[in-house]
Amino acid sequence: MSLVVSPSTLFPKPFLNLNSRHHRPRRRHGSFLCQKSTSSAHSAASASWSLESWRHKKALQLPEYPDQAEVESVLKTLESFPPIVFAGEARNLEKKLGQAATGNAFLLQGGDCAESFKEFSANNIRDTFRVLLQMSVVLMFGAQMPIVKVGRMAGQFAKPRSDPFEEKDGIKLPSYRGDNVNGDSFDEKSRVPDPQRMIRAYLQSVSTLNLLRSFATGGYAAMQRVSQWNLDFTEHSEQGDRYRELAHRVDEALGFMAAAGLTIDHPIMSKTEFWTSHECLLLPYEQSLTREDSTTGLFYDCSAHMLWVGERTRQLDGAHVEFLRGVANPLGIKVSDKMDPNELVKLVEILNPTNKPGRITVIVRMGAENLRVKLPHLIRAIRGAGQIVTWVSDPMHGNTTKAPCGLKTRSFDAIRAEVRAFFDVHDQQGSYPGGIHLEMTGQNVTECVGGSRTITYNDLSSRYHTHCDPRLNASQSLELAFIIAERLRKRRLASLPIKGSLPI
Ligand SMILES: O=C[C@H](O)[C@H](O)COP(=O)(O)O
Ligand SMILES: C=C(OP(=O)(O)O)C(=O)O
Ligand SMILES: [Mn+2]
Repeated sequence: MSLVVSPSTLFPKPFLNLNSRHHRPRRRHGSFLCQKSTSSAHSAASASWSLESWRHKKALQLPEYPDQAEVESVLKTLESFPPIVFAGEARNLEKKLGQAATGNAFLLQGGDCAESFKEFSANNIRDTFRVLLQMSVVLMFGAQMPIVKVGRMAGQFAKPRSDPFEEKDGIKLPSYRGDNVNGDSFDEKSRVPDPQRMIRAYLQSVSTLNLLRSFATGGYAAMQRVSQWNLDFTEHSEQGDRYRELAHRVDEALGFMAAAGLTIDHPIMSKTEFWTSHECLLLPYEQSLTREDSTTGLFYDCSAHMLWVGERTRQLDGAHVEFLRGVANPLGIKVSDKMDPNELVKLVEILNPTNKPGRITVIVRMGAENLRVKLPHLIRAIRGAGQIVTWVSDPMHGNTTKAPCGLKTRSFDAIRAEVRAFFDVHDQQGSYPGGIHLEMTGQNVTECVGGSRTITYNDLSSRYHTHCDPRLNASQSLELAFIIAERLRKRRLASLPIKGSLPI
């Protein structure tokens, strides 16, 4: 018989009543108040928004804290802390994402499924950043367009779960919900939500972003160093060789550009832009970092540049959508095969009533087969409604399986198949594949099976470090980047005017 430990046994009453916090009243979101709703669909959206308005809606996937006074005190502390990002940076990202919506840029968004306190180190941050840089060079070379680099980093801590409980050897405990909520060790104490974890997550996010900014602007990311970003363990691998060859070609091109006068002194050659993102799940934390921008009067969730609403919390009348409609950051919407085209149109209307390019990125994650059937309907519905969105593929979350050993995994072939399907559908529909969203790491982990350095089911347990979902390792990430770059190159060549057909 299984030993069942229910949340009510673990967490003494009173639980956190999320509707009971009393905050000082804050000014409403200016721009959203003056919007006129274009359909009755979003009567929810026409109601006034405040920092607190989400508390009147149903919030799924939020933890129940045992000590409400402690939560209050932590949130007060977070409210007094500086914002992690600046609103102007989020606005710049929105512009770039707007370019990706029309095929003039491509989003590369990637990082851990769940950042963790245990895996927090300079080397981990550097390695993930470095493989993202490598991938962006590969993509930029193929696409010949700007690559917008956004990390699932510096704040990606909270996890929505399919099952509120986890059972092992007959013992049932509440599920792990991310390091900013509870611990992943399988014991009663670790699984109790601890509000102090939000402070630690904030500090780790700040510190991670500090290092990322230093890398991005301090010389590490300078184009001239393109050959030096190779990772040691890709040295004798097919992907390492392919990258080295490409880096050599980039080096040659840089020599040419330098001769033409574009030298290292130019900021474009010595710096790169890098943004952060995470799922906007733990609403009390997100609220505490939401600040009114003095230059625009708008509210920005300053925990990251970009936030997304997850597949499990994107209900039209839910708390997460309510919170997000009032913050001015660029937003992502995760979409599985369960999404109905009309529902997507309504959701986009609620979150982007002014139809601002770059505001909404639709992150499609449904597996190749479903995608070929469902995505055309979504694209047509969005187009029919005249909405501008950036279409992005997340080929990870529709392809999670269980290996015979019980570990969660994803097959590289299935991931590649979904990416192919995504590009095929956009080719057929005449729409733009605007980016890729990946769970990946710069570490040499064994979490996803397949790839050119084939990882088998038997290899999985040797370096399986993820706290939640299986990530592509550095070599698999690079391999996928080459596949995507080839598709982008083909699209580019196909869009070139045919020789001789130009009017003279
Ligand atoms: O990252 C996404 C979700 O949190 C994750 O896939 C949930 O995993 P689960 O199905 O094991 O709960
Ligand atoms: C939870 C996630 O994805 P989804 O909402 O698509 O399941 C995620 O990207 O971490
Ligand atoms: Mn995940």
